[in-house]
Amino acid sequence: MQNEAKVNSTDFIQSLCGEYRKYNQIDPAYYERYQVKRGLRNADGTGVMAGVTQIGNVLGYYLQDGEKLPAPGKLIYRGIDVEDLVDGFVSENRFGFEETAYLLLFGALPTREQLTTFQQILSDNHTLPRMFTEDMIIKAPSPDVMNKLARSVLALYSYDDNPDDMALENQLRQAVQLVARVPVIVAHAFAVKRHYYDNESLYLHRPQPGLSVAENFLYSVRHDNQFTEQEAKLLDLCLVLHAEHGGGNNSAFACRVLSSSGTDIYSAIAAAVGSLKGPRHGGANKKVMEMFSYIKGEVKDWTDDDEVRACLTKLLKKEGGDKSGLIYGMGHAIYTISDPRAVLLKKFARQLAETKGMQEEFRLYEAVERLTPEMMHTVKGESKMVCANVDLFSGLVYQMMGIPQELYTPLFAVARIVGWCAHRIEEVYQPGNRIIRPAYKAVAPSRPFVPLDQR
Ligand SMILES: CC(=O)SCCNC(=O)CCNC(=O)[C@H](O)C(C)(C)COP(=O)(O)OP(=O)(O)OC[C@H]1O[C@@H](n2cnc3c(N)ncnc32)[C@H](O)[C@@H]1OP(=O)(O)O
Ligand SMILES: O=C([O-])CC(=O)C(=O)O
Repeated sequence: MQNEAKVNSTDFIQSLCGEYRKYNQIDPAYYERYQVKRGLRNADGTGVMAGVTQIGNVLGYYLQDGEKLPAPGKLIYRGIDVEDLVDGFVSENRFGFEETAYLLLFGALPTREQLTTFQQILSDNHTLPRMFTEDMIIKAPSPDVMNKLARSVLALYSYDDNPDDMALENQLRQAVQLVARVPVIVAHAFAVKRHYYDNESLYLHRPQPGLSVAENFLYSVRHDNQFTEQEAKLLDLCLVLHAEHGGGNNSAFACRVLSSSGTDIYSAIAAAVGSLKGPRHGGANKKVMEMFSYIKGEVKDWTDDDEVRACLTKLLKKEGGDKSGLIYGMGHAIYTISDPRAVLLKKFARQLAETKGMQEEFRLYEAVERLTPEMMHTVKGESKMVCANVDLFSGLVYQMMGIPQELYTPLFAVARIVGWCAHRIEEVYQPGNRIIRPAYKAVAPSRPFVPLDQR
């Protein structure tokens, strides 16, 4: 018979936390004893080799005589240096995201004709399934756009007539549809979030045929549909820089792990969205903004390095900010001297800061970038080289473009959907693919089962 007396679930859960802690301590010494590659990283910080890919390459160091030596960062898409890709379309004053998506998904740069057809196909696929926005977004709003995006991607399964077909044609059809639809879902999820959680009016703009992904995004999220060509070109560049980052980044790997089980594309991409939301991954761009509002409150004179140092010390000692001990926008698993995306975004942030009269704010960002390595060494004794990552300056650029903060991480997803889809298809189609299944050393001592009335 169940006890009928009313149980206070908060107190009960509280007591279960004690129970949990008692039985769930893992001695850190085990990691060394069993040679566990924590975070799937080797002792020198290099990643454990988990696959082979033709999609993207991330270079941040080189190995000489078995030693890891720092190098300026390089990002390569399908063998092409991203800096060259950007120079190519910027010098011709074209939008680059659609071309980049084609390159990453199919493997080669499109001809003019192929690019036009691909742009048309993306445009034809913008439309969400009938009643999707009403049923999936408006009726079940979320305070978080990434959460709504993950749920919406998963829900697209039920609107697909052929969701589980693994034929390449079907996978590519689904991938192209996702690339076209994710920006629309984000724009609608944002509008609905603002309506239900921030008491704003609800407006849902339809994407316009003939506009680029970047133009359509600005058109959709702005109540008056207005944007300048300069804004759209800058957003386009941000999308290109965020589109892909190798197979080992947390969200691409999550996508590959799920894909290796043979599950459908919607499940794999929803997992990737969930991973990107994390503050140590794509969610860092939002965290950077929160961190800077804390820094601005703490540091009275933004030009005083000692004041900035004192504030960074508090952050690192978990005494300030979100108390995580992290300086968001700094550090990277691969890059050592520089993240090429941060270098480019910083250049644009500087230019925008000059036109918007935000030079002081820009200089504060630069101070954090310059002083973090020193403070990580002083406070944590950390000897690893840390540089600014893509998330340090992206938020500042978006802020100066008037893009609301709750869209920063979703914009990352609007771009990275391309890389995820490319990795999903590569995982499914690689010859002799195997389910990803690493090992965990079990360390719990064995115990006999004790009958209920003897415990
Ligand atoms: C799109 C992207 O995902 S870019 C990354 C976005 N994330 C952030 O900006 C969050 C802040 N940065 C970080 O958390 C890390 O640098 C990561 C997650 C990006 C990389 O993590 P790792 O490769 O595991 O870091 P790494 O091996 O260099 O860590 C060494 C030590 O330095 C610490 N460290 C690294 N970066 C930072 C940082 N920015 N602030 C504080 N401490 C840091 C780590 O916590 C670790 O400390 P520990 O040994 O006490 O646990
Ligand atoms: O590569 C990583 O670990 C994280 C990153 O910068 C990205 O995914 O863009």
